[in-house]
Amino acid sequence: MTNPRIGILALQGDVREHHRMLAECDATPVSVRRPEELLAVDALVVPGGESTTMFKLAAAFDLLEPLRKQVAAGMPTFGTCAGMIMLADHLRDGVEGQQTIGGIDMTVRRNAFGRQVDSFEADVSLDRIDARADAPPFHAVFIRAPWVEGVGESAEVIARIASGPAAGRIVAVRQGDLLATAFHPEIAGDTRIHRYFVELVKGA
Ligand SMILES: NC(=O)CC[C@H](N)C(=O)O
Repeated sequence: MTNPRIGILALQGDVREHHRMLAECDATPVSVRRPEELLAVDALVVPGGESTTMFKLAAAFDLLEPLRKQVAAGMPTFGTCAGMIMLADHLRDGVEGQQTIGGIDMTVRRNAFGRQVDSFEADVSLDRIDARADAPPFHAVFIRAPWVEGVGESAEVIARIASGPAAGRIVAVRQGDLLATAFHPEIAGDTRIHRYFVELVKGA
């Protein structure tokens, strides 16, 4: 598959940044707001933003069930930050009634890093994504980010925080063709994780 059509869930959040990244990675980005648009793409990105709002809008736009169906049917999907929350099977510290799309057998805690460190940057090692011996770490941007408290057997931990008080926290997970990061690779200017996803889509 050359230039796969990758939808970006465009209800809310940093849609434009994902458009730019995917275009740089030889994919064709398309905004998805309606069920018909969802059925016309090869894969999906769920952007960063605010998962509570994204959930409400997805429900209001009649997208929640179609999203669940497509993800369950194996559509490659990549969620960043709020998008990671949306892909979690189990959510902690969601607001009353908040639901997710689900798909990845992981427990995600919303706003986990706490108020003192609303936003921060940290290097994470990407051994599973960039196996070159001299691969530089990925400079990750976290904005009111979640972390992953645990993953089930079928999910694979891709990255953890390397140092500091949150050292060891899981911040990237893959399960089959589903990928999620607690940080925002779409605003870091480093295309490695988007490229990895595009390759995964091509192989799916
Ligand atoms: N930068 C982000 O995507 C923040 C996620 C946000 N805290 C949420 O709950 O959805």
